[in-house]
Amino acid sequence: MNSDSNDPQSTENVSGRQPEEILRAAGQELPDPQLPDESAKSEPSAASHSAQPEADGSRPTSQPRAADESSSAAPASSGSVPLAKIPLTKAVADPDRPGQALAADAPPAGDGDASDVSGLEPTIAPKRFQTSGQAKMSVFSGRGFHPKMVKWKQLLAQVNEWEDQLMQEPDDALRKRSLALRYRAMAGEKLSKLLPEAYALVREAGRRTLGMRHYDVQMIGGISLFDSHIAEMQTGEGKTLTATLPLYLHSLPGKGAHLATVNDYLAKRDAEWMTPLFQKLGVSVGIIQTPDDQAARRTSYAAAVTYGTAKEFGFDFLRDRLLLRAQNRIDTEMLGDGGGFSQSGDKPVMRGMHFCLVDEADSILIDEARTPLIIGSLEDTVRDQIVETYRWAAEHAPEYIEDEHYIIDEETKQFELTARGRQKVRALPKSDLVRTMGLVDLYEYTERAAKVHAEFLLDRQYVIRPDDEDKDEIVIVDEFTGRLAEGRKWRDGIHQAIEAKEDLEISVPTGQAARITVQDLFLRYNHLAGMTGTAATSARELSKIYRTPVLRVPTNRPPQRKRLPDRVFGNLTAKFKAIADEVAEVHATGRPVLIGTRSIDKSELLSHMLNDLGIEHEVLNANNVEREAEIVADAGQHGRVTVATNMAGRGTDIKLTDEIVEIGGMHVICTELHDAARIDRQLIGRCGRQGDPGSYRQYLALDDDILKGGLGPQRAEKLKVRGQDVQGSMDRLAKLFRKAQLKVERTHFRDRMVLLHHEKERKKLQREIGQDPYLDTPN
Ligand SMILES: Nc1ncnc2c1ncn2[C@@H]1O[C@H](COP(=O)(O)OP(=O)(O)OP(=O)(O)O)[C@@H](O)[C@H]1O
Repeated sequence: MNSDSNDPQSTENVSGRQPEEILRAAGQELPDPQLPDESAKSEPSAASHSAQPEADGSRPTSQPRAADESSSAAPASSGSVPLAKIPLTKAVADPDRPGQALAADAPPAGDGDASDVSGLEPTIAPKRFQTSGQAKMSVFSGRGFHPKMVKWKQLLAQVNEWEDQLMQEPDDALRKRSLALRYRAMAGEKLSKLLPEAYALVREAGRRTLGMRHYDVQMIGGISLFDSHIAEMQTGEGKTLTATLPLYLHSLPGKGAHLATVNDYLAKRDAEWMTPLFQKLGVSVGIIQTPDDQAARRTSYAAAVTYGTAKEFGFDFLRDRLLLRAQNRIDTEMLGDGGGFSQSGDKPVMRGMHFCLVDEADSILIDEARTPLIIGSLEDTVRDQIVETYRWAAEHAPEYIEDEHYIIDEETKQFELTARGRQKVRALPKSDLVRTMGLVDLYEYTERAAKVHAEFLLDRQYVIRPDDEDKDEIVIVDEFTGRLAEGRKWRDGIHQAIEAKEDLEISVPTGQAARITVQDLFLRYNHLAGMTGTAATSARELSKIYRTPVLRVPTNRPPQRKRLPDRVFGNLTAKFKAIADEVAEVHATGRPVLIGTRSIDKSELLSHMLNDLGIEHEVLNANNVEREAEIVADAGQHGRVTVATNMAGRGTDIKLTDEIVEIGGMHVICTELHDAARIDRQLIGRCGRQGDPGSYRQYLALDDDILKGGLGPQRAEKLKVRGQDVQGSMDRLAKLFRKAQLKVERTHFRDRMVLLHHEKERKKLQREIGQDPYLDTPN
């Protein structure tokens, strides 16, 4: 029975590198973890990837937000006012808009640090802090008392007390302080005791090198991250800078501090952007990129702080584990606790799993949680037979008719052959190789091919691209991010069935040498924390699985984003027509418009409609990812219209000029609800960044996919039929869509919990019989 669905989480990431290649990799000197990082003693070296960021610390890609003019060591202002003295309801200073006055009683913080942190509220209280009364506190109410806030505010006040003094000190004095902190941490002093001085040092280093002094809200975010929380910070609130705080503090004991993000591009960009800050404190920075060899990886992990993707951290863990097993050291030496050398000189690349800060935590810890990372074992000997059977099944798939040859189980989404279907399989002509395949297998190949034929569409779930060797390959389009998920594959033969359907070379699964899920990977870290723009709806899940409560950090400046009422239409055509009209209307005012679609084909359909109206626009989807930075950098310009799949919702900073701010900022149009409300909010978060004005509107139609998933195919079909001929809007139905979305979210949550349970049981069983749950396939 084929059990897969086109759920992106039913995919796997497969490392292209074979175990023997990994085992062959010879080592380069690993610094003795007992010694302080060399870079702390001498002039700091550049990031291990020759990161040469611009001196003002601006982002290497799109135009950076204007950094504080005083990016030299000149103090911006005294700035350090103990929190106790800060009135709790004071106005917020606007550093970028000189015209805006500071409240009379606000401290003269020249770079905008005047946020009220009194409103910091938890989305959830950690279990261990809940009293019976608090336990009833609404998880999502956003109101209530955070048990730790008093302590955190005291810590912030202590950080602030350091500020005047540090501002007076020259650079090398700061570096000496940093080194002293490192020695104290390595001598076993508690990091929480070092926090005030460490955070004040980071803030000062940020001010001197990047022209950005961490806002108080960012400091509170940073403190909560040290306390293993997920800090929910709205898009554009400066997560990249906030991350430097816990990364620095956790790097002090010399066991490595990791920042895991979603792709190589973001890992490199953020690391390069923040490197001057770390260098100022004598902290080395390493960047892991997918093409890196073992030696380069080892160097990057040896750095005090390492930026990389969750995927690469996972593969490195698995490769190291394979290596240790080959050296028979897995039982005697826990991975990474000191590295170590084999007689052959091979050694693991990682130094251990001490602290990891997960950027875009919702995406990695929830959306990707189930994705197994797999390192393949040697090639299968029955390869030819398998390939030929995939081709045979794909060739005949269009001949199978729903309800006659197969039925679809509505609950499980499985395709099952009927008696007639099975009879057809038996009757079809077969080559010798295919005939030697067992009959049950042939049924399974056929069910899979029929499913792929019916449900997996080119340019929707996947695209075809040339790979490094110019051979066409299937690349999954991530439903959640709209980006191409390079290197990811659908599981259970679905990927190969699609390759057969598209007549491409079939990548026969190579078996499995080592495997870990993203979830398991992060649960292995001693300390875990995360940042995200949108965690509220996942708070319960994050807390339950990772024991990382969510803290909602307030914005530095009051948000000015306006939500316009939802609009509902009978069908896609009516909806897109209304969208095109709204685009034309807003476009006429000169305000930039960003339109988010759920798939490439819809972004192109909308593009045609805009062309018909003569509205010039850019299309940003997985088909033109090369121009992404350029398109996004311009998306906030006067009169600009940008049509994008989900990808515009991630890792992109859309800058507005003062002129655009004056006329109301950017307008975002959401054309369909996503399976997770989080994704919708990411798109919405492209407007109204950092207190900018902006507006957004959600469009819906009765033939939207979300209704099928949330209300069931029958009800969805009825609604679809009902809406077919309706031209006007039916806005009162909007609630129905939100309800459907909630239902879909709940189903996905349940699936993830079931998987977690099974994984736990599997690992327990394997351990009981002496197997390694990451390296051994269960019997
Ligand atoms: N303390 C600060 N002082 C001055 N500028 C800041 C400060 N913190 C952040 N910024 C600016 O805010 C902008 C957004 O920062 P960043 O990209 O890190 O935000 P983000 O929270 O990661 O957003 P997204 O979720 O959209 O990626 C950047 O241009 C950055 O320069």
